[in-house]
Amino acid sequence: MGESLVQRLTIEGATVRWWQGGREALGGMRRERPESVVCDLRLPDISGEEVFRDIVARPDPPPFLFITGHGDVDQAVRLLRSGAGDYVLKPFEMGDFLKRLASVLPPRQDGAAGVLGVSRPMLAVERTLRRLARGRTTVLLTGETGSGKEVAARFLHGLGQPALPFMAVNCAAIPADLMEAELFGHERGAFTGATQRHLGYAERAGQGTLFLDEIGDLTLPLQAKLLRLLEDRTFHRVGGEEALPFRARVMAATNADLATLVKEGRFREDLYYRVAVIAVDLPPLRDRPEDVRWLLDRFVADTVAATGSDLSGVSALAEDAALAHPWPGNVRELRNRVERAVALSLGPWISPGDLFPERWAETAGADRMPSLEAIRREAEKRHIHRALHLTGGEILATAEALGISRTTLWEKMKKLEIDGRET
Ligand SMILES: Nc1ncnc2c1ncn2[C@@H]1O[C@H](COP(=O)(O)OP(=O)(O)OP(=O)(O)O)[C@@H](O)[C@H]1O
Repeated sequence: MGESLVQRLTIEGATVRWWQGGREALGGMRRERPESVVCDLRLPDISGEEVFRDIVARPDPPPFLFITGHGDVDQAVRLLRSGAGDYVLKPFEMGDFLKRLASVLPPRQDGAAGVLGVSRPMLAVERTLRRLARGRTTVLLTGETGSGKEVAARFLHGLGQPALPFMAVNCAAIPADLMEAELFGHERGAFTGATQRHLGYAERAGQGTLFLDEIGDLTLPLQAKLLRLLEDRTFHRVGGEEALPFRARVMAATNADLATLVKEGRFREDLYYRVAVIAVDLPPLRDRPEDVRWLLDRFVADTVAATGSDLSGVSALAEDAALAHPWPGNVRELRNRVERAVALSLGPWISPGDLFPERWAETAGADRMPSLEAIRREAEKRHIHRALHLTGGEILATAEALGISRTTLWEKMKKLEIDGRET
């Protein structure tokens, strides 16, 4: 039985260690920390109960699924009361065994959260931002255009007190001569046309966040004023006498290399060290394929919901094309492409040509109408991928969700070249 269980669990995607005696298992579990233990009550040396009692005395013990014969049910029930996960009675149905095993497993940690993305680098960014949420330190967000610097800043702001203002200033979009008045405000009569007092971003940010986007584009005189704001935590409205307190947290973003700008004399070194105390880098989208898939699904779902479109989703071919694309415009480009694709797609599945019409146009001369079979295959592949993703790759749960048997699912996965571990 051990052999067939090992075989089956391996097919299900588990990493299995098989120890054939109780003592061997106890020794093995000193070195390895399994997520769960499948254990017969009767072992060649010590009993399954002894193994269990030894393991539960250790910190953070894994749940046990006991395998038991008719004669040992009372013992198994007693063990359940002592905290074992469950038991199955021999002889058992493999499906029942897998279900019980799945029910004793602790909830997966790796699929947890993921607000900004699900890839390893984005989960790391998210963890850093969660740590930074506790303080008020100035944070610099770096990364290519469209990689999500402002989204990350808003996320960080939201982790603190989201009801407080978040004031975003695009330093590249406001003309240099207006910038000071925009940032710090002005008094009535400060200059021609200043017919009344105007509160600047720094003042309107209150105790919330002042987000300075494209900070590398600030002129040198304004950089000096910003440095004073950060050091003295006070500012003056243009034309004003009074030093006003500045209480907001500053977050800045740039897609330029500030260190190079410092070397070239275009960015003040002292300001650089003030702003870049903590820098968080948003990796380009092409370096995080898991996020391409995830964002694709999210954006399609959002756009479909917002437009009332009856699209079913993204075809496997379109997904492949998206994974191969270098995404120079990063997440912004992905979002725009999805919105356009949803609007233009003849459906029910978004095709590569919907996402990348410029490439489709290049090859439009050829007869590239996909066959019905290819479309059906794609739809199946995509749907199975999605189901596997939702169940964390659990075959049994996926088959149930799709209304097919596990065998059919395996066959289809093999035929469609789906690797369950990639989901
Ligand atoms: N993690 C994310 N989840 C959902 N949408 C995102 C994410 N990151 C970026 N976006 C979307 O991509 C677009 C660009 O994001 P954002 O403005 O944050 O990028 P940026 O790095 O600040 O760009 P720029 O350098 O051009 O200012 C926005 O429409 C945003 O909605």
